Amino acid sequence: MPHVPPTRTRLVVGAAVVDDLDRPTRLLAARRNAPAALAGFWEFPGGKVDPGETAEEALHRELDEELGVRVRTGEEVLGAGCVDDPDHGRVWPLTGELVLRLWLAEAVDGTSARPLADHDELRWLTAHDLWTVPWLPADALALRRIEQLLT
Ligand SMILES: Nc1nc2c([nH]c(=O)n2[C@H]2C[C@H](O)[C@@H](COP(=O)(O)OP(=O)(O)OP(=O)(O)O)O2)c(=O)[nH]1
Repeated sequence: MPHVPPTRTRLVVGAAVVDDLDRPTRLLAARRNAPAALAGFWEFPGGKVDPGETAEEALHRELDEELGVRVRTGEEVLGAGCVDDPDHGRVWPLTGELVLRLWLAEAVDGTSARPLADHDELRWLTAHDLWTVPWLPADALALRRIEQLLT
């Protein structure tokens, strides 16, 4: 029997940036401007973890690069739709080999988010208007969990 190596996944980290970690009422959505296949879709700011980086380091780096914000992270967002990944623990499956870990986060130090890289628009969404933008399809299940957290 030929040896078939296990499929390895690539970790993407994302932030569900909210207005207030203690009482979240709005979520920050970001519209991608690249690559062409993803442009126009909305997502959680974040990106792939680089070799040698921890998930937490990658999250802070991506938020600084993409939004110019420093954040305090809250609980990891987990819920129905998460799966067990041998390398990365509980994750939200994305497409292909990509898997997502997602944390609640809040901007600190008076920093406010602006689209610096990868996005051309940001929008604060309440639970009521969460679905008014076209999200990347793979984000739907995580968004259902966040919808429950927004008051
Ligand atoms: N950041 C982010 N990526 C998502 C989400 N949902 C989703 O399917 N993805 C996909 C889109 C991309 O294929 C991939 C993340 O790649 P990325 O392009 O943001 O990563 P990156 O900034 O590190 O860029 P690069 O190294 O590939 O140039 O995960 C989401 O909510 N946030």
